Amino acid sequence: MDNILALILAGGRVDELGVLTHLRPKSTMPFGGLYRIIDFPLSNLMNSGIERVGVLCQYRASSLVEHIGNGSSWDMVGRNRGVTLLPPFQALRASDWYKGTADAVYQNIDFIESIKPEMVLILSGDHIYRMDYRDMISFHLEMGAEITCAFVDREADGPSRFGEAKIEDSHPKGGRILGYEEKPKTHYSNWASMTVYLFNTQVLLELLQENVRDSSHEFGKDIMPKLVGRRRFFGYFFRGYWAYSRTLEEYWQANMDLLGQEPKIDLDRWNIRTNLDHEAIRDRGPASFGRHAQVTDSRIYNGVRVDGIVRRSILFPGVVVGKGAVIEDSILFFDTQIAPEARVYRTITDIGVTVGRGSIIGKKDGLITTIGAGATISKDQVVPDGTEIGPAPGMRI
Ligand SMILES: Nc1ncnc2c1ncn2[C@@H]1O[C@H](COP(=O)(O)OP(=O)(O)O[C@H]2O[C@H](CO)[C@@H](O)[C@H](O)[C@H]2O)[C@@H](O)[C@H]1O
Repeated sequence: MDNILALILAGGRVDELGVLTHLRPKSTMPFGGLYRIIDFPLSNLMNSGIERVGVLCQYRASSLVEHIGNGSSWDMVGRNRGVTLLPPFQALRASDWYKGTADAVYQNIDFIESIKPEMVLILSGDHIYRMDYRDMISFHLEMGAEITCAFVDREADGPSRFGEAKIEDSHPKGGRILGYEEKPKTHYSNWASMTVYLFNTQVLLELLQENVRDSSHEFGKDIMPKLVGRRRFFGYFFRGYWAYSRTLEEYWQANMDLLGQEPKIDLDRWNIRTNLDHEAIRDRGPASFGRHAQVTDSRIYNGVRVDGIVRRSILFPGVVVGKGAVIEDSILFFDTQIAPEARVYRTITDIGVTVGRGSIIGKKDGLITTIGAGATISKDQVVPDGTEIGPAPGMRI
């Protein structure tokens, strides 16, 4: 796979997951007790033997820089392999803020040319799935395709949030794309784009030169629809689990998919790696449970102390749940402190949140409640479900 360069789109946007993405892009959102979302595409690349990777970042990139480090967590350090962070100011050809996904790649044409790959695989850094990209690559080669995109089967009605394609059903793995619409107002096809694009390098460079300078900045909106009938443009059918997590509800559900008797996400079998050298993870002792603790159907990591009741929840390293406190259907990021007798339902707390004694946050079966990094909920405070509390000033995550 040394003829392939992967580019991960990790730009993100401020508005995506409310207070949780005020201080970080979605690609570095904590996930599943130990991980960050970008660990999924990075581990997929590692497991597919693709070891030359650029990460296109811009918004609040410091958490990304810290998380990726030198890439050794995904075995990507070596003479001909590695992860390169590509923020806009480092782009060689121009130094604009990236205007969109295609523009982000356009501004890094020099990087692509310096590596001279035969194909470029462009991926979103924001999705939770396991995919062996080699299968899609061999389909692309077998079809003699110039561009292949991966699609997942999604039932939808009403306005779509996805790029949707009509795909010829001539091969079990995919077929020619007969039509493509980006986020159509009325449902167009069940095949939703996963933002996994494989381009022959020469074709990618031609398309970027043609499109981007005419103010076309997005692959989905400006480039994909124009390829139908003009290029050897194929769709690849992906048949596994895929979580988009564009809304709080979806992000919460994807975390809950780690729980249950047969979790939909199997981190061990999927071989998902993360940066274990982060100070929030390393040097933590084993989790411990007091004599009144009750924990069911949950994931609990190192450095956690539980003296209360925890049901269907995910506790990141360093979380403390005091005596008599109840945590249900919740995700508590690193070092959340829950005082005794507090009750927390369907809530996501960011790093370093403190919840006061006797307070009640969220509601069983209510809307998801979110508390920003470092925020404090006072003693006996009631926080209605669906509330978003911003991060404490000066937090760096
Ligand atoms: N300027 C920038 N620099 C670097 N990275 C950036 C960036 N702007 C966005 N990104 C990243 O690119 C990816 C795509 O994000 P967008 O917000 O453009 O697309 P959206 O999710 O709406 O639809 C897209 O994703 C859905 C789901 O895959 C598809 O169905 C649809 O066709 C497609 O347009 C995300 O990973 C995002 O973080």
